[in-house]
Amino acid sequence: MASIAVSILALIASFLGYFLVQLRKNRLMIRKLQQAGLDMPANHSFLWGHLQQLGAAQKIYPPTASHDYGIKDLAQSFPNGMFYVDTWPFSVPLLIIATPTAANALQKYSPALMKPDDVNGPLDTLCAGSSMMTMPEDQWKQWRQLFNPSFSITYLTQLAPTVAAEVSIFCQKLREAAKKGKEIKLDPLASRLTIDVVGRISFGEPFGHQHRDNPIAATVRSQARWISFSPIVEPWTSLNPKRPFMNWYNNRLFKKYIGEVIDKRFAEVKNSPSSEKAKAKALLPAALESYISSARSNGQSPDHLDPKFKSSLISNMIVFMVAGHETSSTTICMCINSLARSPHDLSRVRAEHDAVFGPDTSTSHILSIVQQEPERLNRLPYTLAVIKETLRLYSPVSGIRQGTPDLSLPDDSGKLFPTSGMKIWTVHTAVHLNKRYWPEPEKFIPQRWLAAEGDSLYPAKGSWRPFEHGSRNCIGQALALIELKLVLVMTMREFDFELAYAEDDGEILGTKAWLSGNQGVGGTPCKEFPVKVSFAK
Ligand code: HEM
Repeated sequence: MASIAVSILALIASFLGYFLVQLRKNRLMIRKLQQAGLDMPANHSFLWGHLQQLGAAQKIYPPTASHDYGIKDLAQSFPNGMFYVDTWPFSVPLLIIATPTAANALQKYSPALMKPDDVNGPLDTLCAGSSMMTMPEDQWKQWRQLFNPSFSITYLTQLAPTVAAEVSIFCQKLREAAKKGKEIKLDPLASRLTIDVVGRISFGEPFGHQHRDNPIAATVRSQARWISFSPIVEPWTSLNPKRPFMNWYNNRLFKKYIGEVIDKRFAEVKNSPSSEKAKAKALLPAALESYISSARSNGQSPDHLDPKFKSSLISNMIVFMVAGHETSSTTICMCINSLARSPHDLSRVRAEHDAVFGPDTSTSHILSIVQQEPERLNRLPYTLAVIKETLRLYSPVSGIRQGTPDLSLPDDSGKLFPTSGMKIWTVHTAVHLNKRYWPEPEKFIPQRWLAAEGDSLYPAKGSWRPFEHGSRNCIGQALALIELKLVLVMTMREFDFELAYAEDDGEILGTKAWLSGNQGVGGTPCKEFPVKVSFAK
């Protein structure tokens, strides 16, 4: 008995010792930077680091609001756009980027820079293994090259009618809601749509999640609920004894469901005529064709898939589902929010749709035009301006990288900030609302995107980065823009949307539909975006 007590005491003592050593190490690292005159919030405390300052910045917002809002406010005190915050024990200290100067400099190192281990770990759990999001540069490069053709503008333009067909199912759901006149949550509907679109481009076959639960999509959603990026921030998920079992179980489901599709597709692709192979394809057949042709060119007969290749393919199929659905459904909701709040912009968007697609607003008419001439989607400058301005104000995700001893980044004055031992966090909301770069940053002004170079509204280079820049940017951005344009073209003239938040729901940037940061991998619309849909008058 006594020996158990001694062991427990020894365990507690070593945990305490480790805690104190780490506390000292992190606090001293910050003190050194402070002595070097580098920017950070005042009154750094040895006990609390900057947690009190962060807490105070976030306190003015509703409890579930994305932390990007508090960081954006803190950034106002650092006009040169960079500062450190000490958040230990939640994380190693953070170097916050709120300026395009440093974000552009960072992007040059981006292919080699990894995400921090405590971000990569949960992402790997989510994707049942290492995916493009977490792979080191050499592996990432091979997969990215393999998938790039499936995101070419030419291929995606050909795919626009298929995307439009998925959007028409979404419109049918809205019609049913408008007939009932009841309030609905729009985000779950938009999320099912975006899952179907990304499922189609990934697997090359209909997903049907808008009609009934697709097992792959349901597993992605479940696994996203059962990952945790920090035991301190999300203790209930992190320490829940059910979590390891759910992660393991979902992993098995992924291997079964996606494995079966891969095996079926592999058999088809192996036997398909070679003329088929030159065209851009959905991601899965494209990857399988490349595998088969490289095996053949090495004189091998590709009868079976190498288990390692198959496992990486499964993880990459999952990462497309993860990265491509919530980001896009959030943006659909936020675009609808932007237009519901701005009647002037709504009428300009409607007039543009009338001019490009004619006065017939029916889904069947728009579908037939998109089938015959998908390039018309390139003639919607005002709609695109609305989408870009919405993404500026409501960026669903940011970029995070692990700093290295040889990397220092410049702020707007040219002062260099070391990154060793830090996480580098490019906070898109802070860059996008930085008043040095954006006149009236908190206002929704789509005209910024139509302004000529030299005009005060003309956006500065690198100051808009919802999809990030550089070689490790968002591979799916062209698809997201096509999808968003189609949603707006097919809904804005047929429906009116009225926000259905409660009187006492809090506001951020003048709207109750702000981004919440407590679920999923990025920001999602607060309360799943409740609206009343009616037929447009
Ligand atoms: C509005 C919608 C979207 C936004 C705002 C968005 C944003 C981003 C951002 C900021 C990154 C870079 C993350 C980082 O560097 O840490 C990224 C990467 C990525 N996105 Fe998107 N995304 C969107 C839609 C999509 C779609 C539709 C797909 C898939 C079809 C997709 C697939 C990916 C993938 C696979 C990566 C990792 C790329 C790589 O590491 O090479 N995204 N996205």
